[in-house]
Amino acid sequence: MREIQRTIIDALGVKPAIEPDAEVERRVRFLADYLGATGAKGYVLGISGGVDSTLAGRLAQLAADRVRADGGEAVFLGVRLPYRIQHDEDDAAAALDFVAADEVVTVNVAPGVDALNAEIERATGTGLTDFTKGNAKARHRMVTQYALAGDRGLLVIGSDHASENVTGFFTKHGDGAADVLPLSGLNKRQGRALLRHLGAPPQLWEKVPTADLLDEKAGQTDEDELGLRYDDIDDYLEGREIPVEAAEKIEAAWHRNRHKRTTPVEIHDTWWRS
Ligand SMILES: Nc1ncnc2c1ncn2[C@@H]1O[C@H](COP(=O)(O)OP(=O)(O)OC[C@H]2O[C@@H]([n+]3cccc(C(=O)O)c3)[C@H](O)[C@@H]2O)[C@@H](O)[C@H]1O
Ligand SMILES: Nc1ncnc2c1ncn2[C@@H]1O[C@H](COP(=O)(O)OP(=O)(O)OP(=O)(O)O)[C@@H](O)[C@H]1O
Ligand SMILES: [Mg+2]
Repeated sequence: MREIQRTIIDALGVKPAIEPDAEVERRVRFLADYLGATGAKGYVLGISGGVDSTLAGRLAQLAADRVRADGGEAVFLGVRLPYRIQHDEDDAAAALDFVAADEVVTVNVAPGVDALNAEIERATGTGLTDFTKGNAKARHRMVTQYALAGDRGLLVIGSDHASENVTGFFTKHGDGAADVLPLSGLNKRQGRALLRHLGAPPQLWEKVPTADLLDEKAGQTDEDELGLRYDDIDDYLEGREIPVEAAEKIEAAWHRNRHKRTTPVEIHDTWWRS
């Protein structure tokens, strides 16, 4: 194995193989125990129809069910957060069905994002690029989830996992901002395996990952944008050998996006000098 590969695997805590039953139990227990330790009233998460939020949402609902069965108080709030009309709305509906959240609300992020864009255009003479507007959509989803959490005493779940974290493929302070990460240490195929184990329909656990942030390329696949295949990322994180070009791409992204895995850089920090 490459030396840096070992370092990355250890830092992200990925196992070469998992046992779905035990992994589900460990993660549900973590979410339930954390509520007990903090006194928070439950969890909130945006449900997109993608693999990650379907899995994290179902685990959160199972945790809320468990806390209530033990006599506690807990609720899971699922949030639909489309930008206008989502092109894969049928997958989002299937995900909501499967997650079976205690409560669901829909907040369209388009009015907020479009107002920001219009105001920036008025102030500077130039609107946002499609790329930066995409990150603004992710941040607007974050603002919405924290607003709902704040008034209800809930904690915000993040859907980040090892196969996204390794390349920094998330919006800083957007979908990267959360209170609790129940999928940490899992790669993409392990996440799919847990979702399948939990009884999700193939439409959900087989779904092709998309950040779906661009107006001009609705549903662009993560793999197209990254120039990497999840199979290679997942193999790499399981300690397998992958084509050198792909390994080097992963390692360059890992290094380039270090700033996303830490608190804001301070004067006494030295990690960025190497
Ligand atoms: N060296 C450095 N030290 C400290 N801060 C640094 C920095 N370099 C950039 N920054 C800051 O970070 C910002 C750039 O980061 P960011 O805004 O995240 O932007 P960026 O990393 O350029 O873009 C986010 C990427 O994540 C993808 N994404 C986003 C959301 C969801 C998903 C998904 O999988 O569903 C994927 C998205 O498609 C895009 O490729 C800069 O504007 C700057 O403020
Ligand atoms: N249209 C949306 N509605 C609600 N939440 C969303 C939407 N788009 C993104 N999100 C939130 O942002 C998170 C990050 O998106 P990401 O695409 O990485 O995950 P996903 O859509 O759940 O899974 P996948 O990576 O398989 O597409 C989601 O898990 C979800 O919580
Ligand atoms: Mg997605």
